[in-house]
This record gives sequence, structure tokens and C-alpha cells, in this order.
Amino acid sequence: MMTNADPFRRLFVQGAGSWGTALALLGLQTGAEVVLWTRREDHAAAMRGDRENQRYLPGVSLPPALTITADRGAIAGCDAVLSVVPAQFAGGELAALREASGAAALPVALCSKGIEAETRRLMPEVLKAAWPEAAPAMLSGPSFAADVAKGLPTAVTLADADRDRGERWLATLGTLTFRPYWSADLTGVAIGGAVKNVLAVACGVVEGQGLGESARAALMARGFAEAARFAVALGAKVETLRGLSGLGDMILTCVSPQSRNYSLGVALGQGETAADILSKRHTVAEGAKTAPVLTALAREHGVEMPVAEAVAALVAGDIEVDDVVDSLLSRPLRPESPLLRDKT
Ligand SMILES: NC(=O)c1ccc[n+]([C@@H]2O[C@H](COP(=O)([O-])OP(=O)(O)OC[C@H]3O[C@@H](n4cnc5c(N)ncnc54)[C@H](O)[C@@H]3O)[C@@H](O)[C@H]2O)c1
Ligand SMILES: O=P(O)(O)OC[C@H](O)CO
Repeated sequence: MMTNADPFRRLFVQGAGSWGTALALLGLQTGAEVVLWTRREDHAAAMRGDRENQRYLPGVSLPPALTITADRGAIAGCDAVLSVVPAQFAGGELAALREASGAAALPVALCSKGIEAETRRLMPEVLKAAWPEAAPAMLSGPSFAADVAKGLPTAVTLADADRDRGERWLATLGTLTFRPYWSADLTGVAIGGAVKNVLAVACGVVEGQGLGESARAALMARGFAEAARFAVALGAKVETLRGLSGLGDMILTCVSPQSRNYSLGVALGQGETAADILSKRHTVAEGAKTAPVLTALAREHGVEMPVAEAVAALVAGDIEVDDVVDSLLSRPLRPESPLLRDKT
């Protein structure tokens, strides 16, 4: 137990991809009753039959205590929700769950890392629009589902503007090996998680092009600077970006072949097209959908984000990979001071 706060007792986990499944198992470990919801009945039936999520988290047993369902009505009696649906589907799924709950005023921890393309909303704004009665929290940080499911040490940020409710989330999810740290800055946590996916694609491109680790480190540092400028422009705290959900997750995702976003970048760097790569996968690489909406939002706020712009152009197929590298390398030389300058 990490805190003396009362944990939530019955969790509804919305989304049975790899991360939803790993988080559902964490909830069971801290003693909660957990309902794992998937949108497809055949997926629910397969998981119930196999006691394994073979599609998204193979090799991990799902204990009998875990309730697995495709029925949103199972939210009845739950006292908290973890929403783990890819960012582009989160709004619709949250609205449907609100209806199933009878518009209940439940705490909802948003665990997706992206920006809704259609509305340019960050995840807390998506929740507010879809389910205004819900009390928002954000869970984000360096954490591969497979690592968490194996019980490997992991630390993340849990943001909730209400400290007491935040402590309840820490009590609900914290274990000896999974360490959530509280923050009040939901906007900063939402931005860190969304932007790091885009930067990871860029770092993968550097790897795919064989440009070397020095180039990748430079790109990470410049990418962090643009992420921090963007976050400050949207009212987030720069220290949040320096924490687990910002810099921490960027370090993990920008160097690891285990990352879907980094792997997408590697394939782009090797000359494949985004359309081809994404059509072959059934898992999400959130950075592909986030890059264009991120750059649009940045322009709206007067923040230049050249790394994100390059990723957006590459994913859209508007530019060749060689030209992306040339454009990044040919930017003018000038003082570094990344956080003092809001326009490059
Ligand atoms: N996997 C991780 O290690 C990890 C860690 C932290 C955060 N996240 C974040 O969690 C979120 C979910 O990712 P994941 O890795 O669990 O997904 P996944 O790639 O493992 O699985 C895909 C998920 O998308 C769902 N999906 C696909 N099409 C859909 C649709 N039309 N409507 C609703 N849902 C649909 C599937 O049902 C499945 O739950 C993402 O935002 C991701 O960035 C993932
Ligand atoms: O596989 P990725 O790139 O979606 O990254 C997963 C997690 O977000 C890492 O923290």
C-alpha cells in the first residue's frame, strides 16, 4: 500500500488492448474487483475461453477473478473507470459508456496517449465533452504493457486536480513494482504522452536511415524543447514535461524497438510508406494520427514544431524521407536556449 487513501473497489477497464489488459491485472493485484471490457463479443469470448488475451497481450494469464465482457452495462456497480481506448475512438466510446452508466459522476482515469484529430482536443477535453459528469484523471508515463504485466519495475504519473481523489487512484493502482506519482497538471501529462509518440516516430526514422545515435540524441533534445514550448503555450507546467510522463516516456519510446511508434519510424526511415506499414498492423501507433493535429494546434498557438511537422508530412506521404532529413539539418544555426524562445 503506497498511501492510506481508500482504493476504488470495482474498476471498469474500457478497452482490452495490451495496455487495458495490463492495467486490469494491476487492479486485481491491489484487491479491486475488475471488469475488463472489449467492444467485440468474439474477443471477450476468446479471452474468457483461453484465459489469455492472445491478440493483444499473449503469454499472460488472465485469472478467473477477472470479469471479461463486451457488455457496457457491466459498469453498473463500478466506482471508477480506466479508459484505455486509442485516442481517436475515445470520445465515442466514452459517450457510449456514459449512457450505459446513466450519466454517473464517476472518476475516469484516461490512459490513452494522443490528441483527437477531428476536434483537436486533448484527452481531458475529450472526456469533458463526452461525459461532463465524470471526474477526470490522466495516467501516463514510461510503461510498456508487456513489462508491467511481467511485474517489471515501472513508474508513471497519475494526474488528478483533486489531491484526495488522486491518492485514491494511487492506492488503486500502486504496487511494489508499479509506482504512480501524483500530479495536478492534467494538461501537461496529456501533452507529454501525445507528443512523445510523434517524437518517437522521428527518432525511428533516424535509426531507419542509419544516421547514428548522436543524431538521435540531438533530435530527442530538440524534440523535447519543442514539446515543452508547446506545453507551456497550452497552459501546462514545464516541470510536468520534465517528469515521468514527459521526458521519462520520451526517453523510453524514442530509443526502444519495443515501441510501435519508434518501429513505425524505423520502417519509414527504411523507405516504406506509412499507409503500407499501418495497413499491416492491428495495434496502434498513436503518433501517426497525432502528428497532423499536433502541428495544426501548434500553429494555432504560434509555436513552431519542426520535428512534429516533419513527421506529419512524412506520415501523410507529402515528403520523401531524404527531404525530411535535409530540412531538419538545414535549419538556421542560432542560440540554443530552448525554453526561453517560444518561436524558433
Ligand atoms: N501498449 C502499451 O504499452 C501502452 C502503454 C501506455 C499507454 N498506451 C496507450 O493505450 C492506448 C491503447 O493502446 P493499446 O496499446 O492498449 O492498444 P493495442 O494496440 O494493444 O490494441 C488496439 C486497441 O484498439 C481498440 N480498437 C481498435 N479499433 C477500435 C475502434 N474502432 N473503436 C474502439 N476501439 C478500437 C482495440 O479493441 C484494442 O483495444 C493508446 O493510446 C496507447 O498509446 C499503451
Ligand atoms: O508502443 P508505443 O510506442 O505505443 O509506446 C507504448 C507506451 O506508450 C510507452 O510508454
